Amino acid sequence: MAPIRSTTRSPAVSIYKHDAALDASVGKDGIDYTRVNLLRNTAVAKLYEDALRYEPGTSISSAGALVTSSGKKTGRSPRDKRIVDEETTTEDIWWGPVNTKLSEHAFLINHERAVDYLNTRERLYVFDGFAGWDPKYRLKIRVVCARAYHSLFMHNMLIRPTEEELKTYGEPDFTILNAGAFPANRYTTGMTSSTSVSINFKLRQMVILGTEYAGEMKKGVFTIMHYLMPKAGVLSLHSSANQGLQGDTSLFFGLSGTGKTTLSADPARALIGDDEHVWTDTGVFNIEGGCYAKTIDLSAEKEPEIFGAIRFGSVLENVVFDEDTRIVDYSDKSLTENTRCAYPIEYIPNALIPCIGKHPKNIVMLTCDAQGVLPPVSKLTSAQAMYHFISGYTSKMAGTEDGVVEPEATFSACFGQPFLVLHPTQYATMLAQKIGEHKADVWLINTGWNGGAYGTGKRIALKYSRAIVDAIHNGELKKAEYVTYPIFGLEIPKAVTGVPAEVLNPATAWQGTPQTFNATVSKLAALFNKNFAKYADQATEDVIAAGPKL
Ligand SMILES: Nc1ncnc2c1ncn2[C@@H]1O[C@H](COP(=O)(O)OP(=O)(O)O)[C@@H](O)[C@H]1O
Ligand SMILES: C=C(OP(=O)(O)O)C(=O)O
Ligand SMILES: [Ca+2]
Ligand SMILES: [Mn+2]
Repeated sequence: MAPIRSTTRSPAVSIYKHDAALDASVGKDGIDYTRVNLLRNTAVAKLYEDALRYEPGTSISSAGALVTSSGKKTGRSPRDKRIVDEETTTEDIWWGPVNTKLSEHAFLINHERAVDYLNTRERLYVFDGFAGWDPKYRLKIRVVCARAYHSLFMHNMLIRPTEEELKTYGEPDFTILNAGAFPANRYTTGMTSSTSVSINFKLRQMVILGTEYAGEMKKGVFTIMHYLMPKAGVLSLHSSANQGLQGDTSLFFGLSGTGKTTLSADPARALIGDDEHVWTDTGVFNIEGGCYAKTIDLSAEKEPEIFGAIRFGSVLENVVFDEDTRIVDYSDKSLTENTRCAYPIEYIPNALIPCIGKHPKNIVMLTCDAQGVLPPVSKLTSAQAMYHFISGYTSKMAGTEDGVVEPEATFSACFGQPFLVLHPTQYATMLAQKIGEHKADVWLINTGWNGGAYGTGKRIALKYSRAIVDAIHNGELKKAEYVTYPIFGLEIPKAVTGVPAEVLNPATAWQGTPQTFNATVSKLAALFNKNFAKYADQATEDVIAAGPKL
């Protein structure tokens, strides 16, 4: 039976209407879908109004973006992530460093806690959207939350349904209950703090408690896809993607803060997506409908596409602005270094819609080396590509995870270890097969330190990384002359247009003594070897041999 919704009418039209499309969900997951003040796929302007009215710390920036506060948590909380151990997942999941088991019962306690919290709010927001541009692999994702900010964030990040698709939406494939303002009960078995992000694949639900960092939702969707896509025979990728005028696709793998979003926003190329993709038998599709850019030190000069995407409808998180002018100070790190903006992909001028590209021609692995000893660019053999993909050497960047305050060297398998659900070699095997089949060229780009380690050297200029990417795309690097970088055995080009030659080789770029340089190279090589030892029993001889030799 359709309930009647009543509300105080504004002089315009009533904004609260009963939505027959939700009737099918009534009684399914504990959420009261029949209530008054349930706002489903609400207009952006209405979400602005609600966020401004009800959520402290919300403002409008001079550019028209919604400035929001995510509260205490301003980055992901990987240590509080859980996956429910049940019969469908127990044999498949890579339990261990990333995926911690949660019992079905403990999940239900968290779930009930979220449901009770959400049902007792004055207003409840539901956003029904899609993950995956390819209809064959598309998932229907429902987000139920108590904050207009969170609903707008996922409106931007998921693929937005048409009015028709919304009417016939039916039951979601996966539901995210975001009760982030409410803590988890620390006495619930398996909880180690009052923050909890848990996924139940059997019930197809994700529950968030004790963190309002919106990135948990988009990376939660990615985690779900990282499980379901390989099971469907296609490869999920923690990468951005763009396409040249000839239709040539490039992928940019990289952990948070290494440059996926920045380097994929390229005026000469069409943007497919900035963070999460899937490589199928027909090409590459984006999982998302939006981008989530880091805004620390953002400037219109250096990153015009991203700067221009910050306008009405965009969600700016944890930034500081001038009280009088409402102009955002992107250099201000006082709330966090992980300041962010979420915007619909079409806010980037040359976005490719639908966000689907051809098989990749170039694959870039972005590493942010805080030691300053990996070359700004090297060309990888297929064995080296596998070695570096499995190793995933890079840095965790300040603010991206709870507790990270400066670049922290890490081996993040597949350049996205926090989001892996299966063992890294499963993704790596699929990648090797696809690279072989489509003959893609693979490059390692260090967007991190040059001339010295973090503290003494400096981060390589963005203009140099862009020049390197251009040289890959215009074919210059494929024809370049190379020298072999000792110990790592990497092939470094002798010259790249727009990049000083001494910068290209870490040995000539180094500002310290040759002794400190050699010691740093050896130290890093040893770390690589130590890390790879855990995969050695599953890797082929040529891949093992592609690592550094001390
Ligand atoms: N050489 C460089 N290459 C890429 N990004 C750089 C470079 N130097 C500084 N940056 C900055 O580092 C950040 C990269 O973040 P982002 O592109 O959002 O990473 P990701 O999308 O991989 O999380 C941006 O703030 C960018 O301005
Ligand atoms: C949202 C995130 O993604 P990325 O930094 O890779 O864009 C994150 O790591 O929290
Ligand atoms: Ca920046
Ligand atoms: Mn990004």
